[in-house]
Amino acid sequence: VKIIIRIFDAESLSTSNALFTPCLLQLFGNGTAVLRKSDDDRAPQARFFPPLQEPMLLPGTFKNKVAFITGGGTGLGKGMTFTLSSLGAECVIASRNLDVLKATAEEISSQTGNKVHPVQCNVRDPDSVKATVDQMVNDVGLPDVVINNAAGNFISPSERLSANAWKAITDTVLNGTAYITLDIGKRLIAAQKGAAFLCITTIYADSGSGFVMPSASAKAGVEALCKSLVAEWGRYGLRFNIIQPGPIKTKGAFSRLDPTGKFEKLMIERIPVGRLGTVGEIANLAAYLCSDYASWVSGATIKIDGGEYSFMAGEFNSLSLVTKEQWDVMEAIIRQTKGS
Ligand SMILES: CC/C=C\C/C=C\CC/C=C/C=C/C(=O)SCCNC(=O)CCNC(=O)[C@H](O)C(C)(C)COP(=O)(O)OP(=O)(O)OC[C@H]1O[C@@H](n2cnc3c(N)ncnc32)[C@H](O)[C@@H]1OP(=O)(O)O
Ligand SMILES: NC(=O)C1=CN([C@@H]2O[C@H](COP(=O)(O)OP(=O)(O)OC[C@H]3O[C@@H](n4cnc5c(N)ncnc54)[C@H](OP(=O)(O)O)[C@@H]3O)[C@@H](O)[C@H]2O)C=CC1
Repeated sequence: VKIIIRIFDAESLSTSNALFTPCLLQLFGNGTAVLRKSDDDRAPQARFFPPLQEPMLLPGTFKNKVAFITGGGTGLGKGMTFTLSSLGAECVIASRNLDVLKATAEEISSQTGNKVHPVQCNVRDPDSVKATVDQMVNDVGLPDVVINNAAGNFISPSERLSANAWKAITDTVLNGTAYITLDIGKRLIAAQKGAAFLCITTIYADSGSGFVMPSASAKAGVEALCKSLVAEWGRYGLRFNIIQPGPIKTKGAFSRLDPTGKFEKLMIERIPVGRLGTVGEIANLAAYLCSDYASWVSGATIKIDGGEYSFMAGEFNSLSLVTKEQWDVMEAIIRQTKGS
């Protein structure tokens, strides 16, 4: 890309990479004002990839099943709860903010006709997790589906992080997943009951990522936890899968990862499908992986990111920004080259 910029000059190339510095300047040019009004600009090719959001599985797929979803009151957790509930599940949603959970439970059950139980839980605290699981067992029994979705995250240069900032994120994401999985897993094993576990991680669990170092570390740990238990607990009737979402515009994520709203356009430019993902798309994949249609799926890690990870990984992928005329020039130069 550097060579191309030198040949054609940065001005003539409308590339997100070439314009990254001015974008960053714009980002901080607004002082402390929080710009949350950016449009979900779609690239033209997005018209080929319409998001179908309604539940895709057969009605009744989760009839007589109990699903436990951490962070089920907001964002992706709320979407997954809605889809599972629409398909017949009795859902238990757990997080810290009981008012939010109650409102979500009411909203979803009034639409689906199936019960949604809100239970307060701080996944960072094993005693709170135990009390939550006790309540679930008492109210609806042990779950058939467990979704570890609760998370904490924010962008920050790592040199600005305190030990407590690291702890807040890793306690929520990695320890929280471990406390939930160990507590429910042990009870399922004792009761000889099978279940499908799902963990929501992120595309940068594989690569790591600057500016979200605690989240990247914790999500990688969650994946190792899942993959370890695929092998160890299959014999007890437990299976484990992982979804790695790319960017989905939830308030929880975008207010902490794109606080000014200025990164969204850059993100969309590097997503080959040309748009952000939607909550309903994640929910349908989650429902499939937790359903009996996926009984033979254990140990799967599925990226759902419109191709963003592949785009960012490929050395030469930014060349998609080169115009036909620019290719004519470059091809001529390359063809003139003889020998080494
Ligand atoms: C540019 C790209 C944009 C978008 C990309 C989109 C997609 C790509 C992939 C995305 C992956 C997304 C992953 C996610 O996990 S999104 C989920 C986000 N949702 C949440 O985080 C919800 C829950 N979060 C919270 O409750 C809080 O944000 C927090 C901070 C995690 C926990 O709150 P709590 O009240 O428990 O903790 P505090 O006491 O406030 O803070 C603890 C500790 O951290 C320090 N801290 C807090 N904020 C910051 C900050 N912004 N910068 C630096 N440090 C911070 C705080 O000061 C405390 O430390 P001490 O002062 O005690 O030392
Ligand atoms: N949106 C995106 O672009 C992406 C999201 N993800 C992942 O998707 C999942 C959902 O994120 P999203 O919906 O976007 O964001 P949200 O902020 O809406 O969801 C996070 C949820 O976690 C709950 N939570 C946080 N801390 C705790 C805690 N200590 N105990 C119990 N619950 C807690 C929150 O509820 P409460 O505050 O009530 O506790 C909230 O409901 C996360 O795992 C995230 O990492 C991954 C990639 C991309």
